[in-house]
Amino acid sequence: MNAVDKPFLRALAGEAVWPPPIWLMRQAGRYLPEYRAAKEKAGGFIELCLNPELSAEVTFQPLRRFPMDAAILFTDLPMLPWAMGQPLHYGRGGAEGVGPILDPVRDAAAIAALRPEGAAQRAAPIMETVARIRAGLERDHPGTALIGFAGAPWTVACYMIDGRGGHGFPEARRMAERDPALLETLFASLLDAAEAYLVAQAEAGAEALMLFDSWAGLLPPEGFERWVIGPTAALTARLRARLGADYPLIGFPRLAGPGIPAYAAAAGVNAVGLDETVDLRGELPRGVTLQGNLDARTLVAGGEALEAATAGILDAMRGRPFVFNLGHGITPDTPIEHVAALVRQVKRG
Ligand SMILES: Cc1c2[nH]c(c1CCC(=O)O)Cc1[nH]c(c(CCC(=O)O)c1C)Cc1[nH]c(c(CCC(=O)O)c1C)Cc1[nH]c(c(C)c1CCC(=O)O)C2
Repeated sequence: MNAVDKPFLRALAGEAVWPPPIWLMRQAGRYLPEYRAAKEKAGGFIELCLNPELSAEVTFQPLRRFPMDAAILFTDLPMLPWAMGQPLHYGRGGAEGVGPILDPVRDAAAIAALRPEGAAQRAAPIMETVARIRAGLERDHPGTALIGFAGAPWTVACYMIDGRGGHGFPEARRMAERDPALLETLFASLLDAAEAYLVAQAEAGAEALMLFDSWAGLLPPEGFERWVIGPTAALTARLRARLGADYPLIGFPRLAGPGIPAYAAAAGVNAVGLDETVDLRGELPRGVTLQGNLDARTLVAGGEALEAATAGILDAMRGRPFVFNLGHGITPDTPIEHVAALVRQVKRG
């Protein structure tokens, strides 16, 4: 299929494609037995992320079960700080459910020791994964588009500064309040690295890029402008300068509620991902494609609750440029049959 004919890319370009294209955040992951087997074969989670053959395999796994309109590069958000030289590991021996743990970066010396200029090179295995996925899609799933991704600057900074999630990132928020000049130096490094990392993904074959700002909702309004909208706009401007003005970019300012209209207007993205707390029956930004926002818990529940919630989203979005997705990632307890039922319903429109 000609790239411009892929339904997902048409929707990102502003067309009200119907039925809407669908993919699901974390569509590759622990709810699939074949994912768990591949991770075991790789010998751990970081090992999986750095193994192009197995990362590509894991990306294809959900596509063999469900007719998704997009695949997302299989890697993890802290691989960018890792590529900048920050040591990373995953809990005790890669134990399940333990998130990423980084050696915290909290002072000028630690920030100066980062190596943004080497990030794309150190991430070369990830670029090989991108190329393998794209080749496999063209061969076996020609209507499916490939999304590359990185964390948005604020969310990556949260992990870099606190060193781990799960506690509301008190150190990152403290730095934003008490030492914004120091945080600016970290953002400068991060912008250089993220630009190189994302441009390399696009050059390796990614057809759209998504910026995950999972912790955008932690900031007060001025902080949201300064640390979420500002740096995202700077990054998207750099990406457009390198990749062309029309290159599709998706932003996901999770739990940003009242900040979403300003984000949609100023962040420089074609599409905005909405989390499950956004009411689609309310006032929504115009001029961008929307993506979301089924509650991942409703997908676990299944049955009539899932059917009703899905119908509600379809009714609210009919006639608009829209991509069906969850409001956050699929959880490991999700029954595979519920995912199949959801995709069937969305494909009926
Ligand atoms: C904040 C964040 C991270 N990673 C990511 C984000 C942004 C989106 C979000 O808010 O969820 C993004 C991400 N992480 C992963 C992907 C792969 C692609 C896909 O969505 O299918 C993507 C796009 C794989 C992963 N990333 C992780 C797993 C689970 C690892 C395992 O197999 O044990 C996967 C498949 C680990 C991870 N990685 C991260 C956490 C907090 C955790 C632990 C929670 C968990 O275990 O689910 C950081």
